[in-house]
Amino acid sequence: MNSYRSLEAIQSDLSAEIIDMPSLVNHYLQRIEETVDLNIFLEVFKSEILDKAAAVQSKIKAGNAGKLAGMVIAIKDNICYKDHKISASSKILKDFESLYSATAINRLLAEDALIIGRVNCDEFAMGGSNENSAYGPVKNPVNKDYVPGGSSGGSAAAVAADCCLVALGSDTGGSIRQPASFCGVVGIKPTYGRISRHGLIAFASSFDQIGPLSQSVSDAALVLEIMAGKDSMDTTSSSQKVDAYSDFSENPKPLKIGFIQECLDSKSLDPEVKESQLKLIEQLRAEGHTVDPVRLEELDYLVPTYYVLTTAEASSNLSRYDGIHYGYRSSAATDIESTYLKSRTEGFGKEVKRRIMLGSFVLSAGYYDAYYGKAQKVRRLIKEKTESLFEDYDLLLSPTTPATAFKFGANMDDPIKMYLEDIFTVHANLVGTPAISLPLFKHSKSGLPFGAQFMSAAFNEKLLLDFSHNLMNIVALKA
Ligand SMILES: NC(=O)C[C@H](N)C(=O)O
Repeated sequence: MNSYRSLEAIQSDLSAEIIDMPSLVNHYLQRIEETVDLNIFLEVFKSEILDKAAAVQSKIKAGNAGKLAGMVIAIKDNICYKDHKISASSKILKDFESLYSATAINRLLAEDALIIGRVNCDEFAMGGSNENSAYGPVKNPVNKDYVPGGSSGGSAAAVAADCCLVALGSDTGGSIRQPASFCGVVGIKPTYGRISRHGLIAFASSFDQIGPLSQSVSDAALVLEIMAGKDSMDTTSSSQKVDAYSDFSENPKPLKIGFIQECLDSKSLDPEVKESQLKLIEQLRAEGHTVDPVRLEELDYLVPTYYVLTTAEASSNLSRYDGIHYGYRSSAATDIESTYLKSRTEGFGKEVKRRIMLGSFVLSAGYYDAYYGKAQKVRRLIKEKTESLFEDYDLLLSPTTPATAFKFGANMDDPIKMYLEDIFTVHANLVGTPAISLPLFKHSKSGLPFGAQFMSAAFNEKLLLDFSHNLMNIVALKA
């Protein structure tokens, strides 16, 4: 079977009876077997998905199948799926089973999506290379010597390696967009509050969002549309109306796009990434858009602000893993204190411990105002600045990442270097706006893919997706 790049193509072949659901699912199961060396899947729900495929096939025959019939999805190992294991790629949650499903999952299942398995990620979504998983790193399907990005590296790799049509990831500071860029797929982080976080293992609750990674913008739009909307289980979910994202406008109007000058001037920017941005700017102008440079003098403050606030939130969120309520308990524990101490020491990996310590420090008495309080104020300033840019511009453009995927081990001894990988992506999480990474480029030397990032004002996913869909169509036509 050929690989499919969109649900539309699958549904058309299903209705023409060129393929059926079991053969489609078997295609993905075979791809998973062929790519085991990439270490993408922590678990494959093989017999379950084959049973469900047969049930969806009957529904298709009866003409009452849901909108996502034919969509095979992989889920990041931090999104709950009732009665299935979930570990956040951590030893501390080894063999823990979800007691309920995330709202996002329930909404996809209600439209007949099939879940094929759970995929590897950085432990508790902390990392940018997948090297922080307790179950070993994922390899980049484009070139196995390179990381797939993180923390949703398994999700990006699963889509890129054709092990599923769409994968769910979560994005706290770039965890969907950076791996999407590194593996050459589409990845969108929605507006904060657009999708319920109920059933997503919390890392930094005022930043985290679930989102899709896919081959096509149309599938990302459809999945987003179905997952989005108010949920009584998450008070931070928004009741704003959900637009028909997948209903793309035929003639998108010319837009005002600002490219962030500081991103192009950034010291860490690969020259070819810069050159591709400049070419893209010219191309967008040629298509009738107005593209101007805009200033974001705060750029250098984004990563420090992000790491103060997210580690503070993480240190609080992760205090629930105590060896008593959840998962792993040290066998060497003798009393309550040693249960906490030994279970957490043995159960958490190095990066998670680093963040818990950093977060506890910035929240501690005497330092709270100097770090946490100050970072909150900086977050407000960045938000106000960004909102003022969106008064004049429809979209903001930057590279998704300063460079392409790096080799395993390249940043492991230098956490600051690793954190700076997020320099362009944390912006959207700090201010809550949606941002998408589009797989537009390939590096001439390494052949590795890299993306361009577009950001819109909060709750303007419709405009962002319309524009992205159109841009990808133009690029495909030119290719
Ligand atoms: N979780 C994320 O969105 C990725 C980011 N690299 C982090 O480690 O925090």
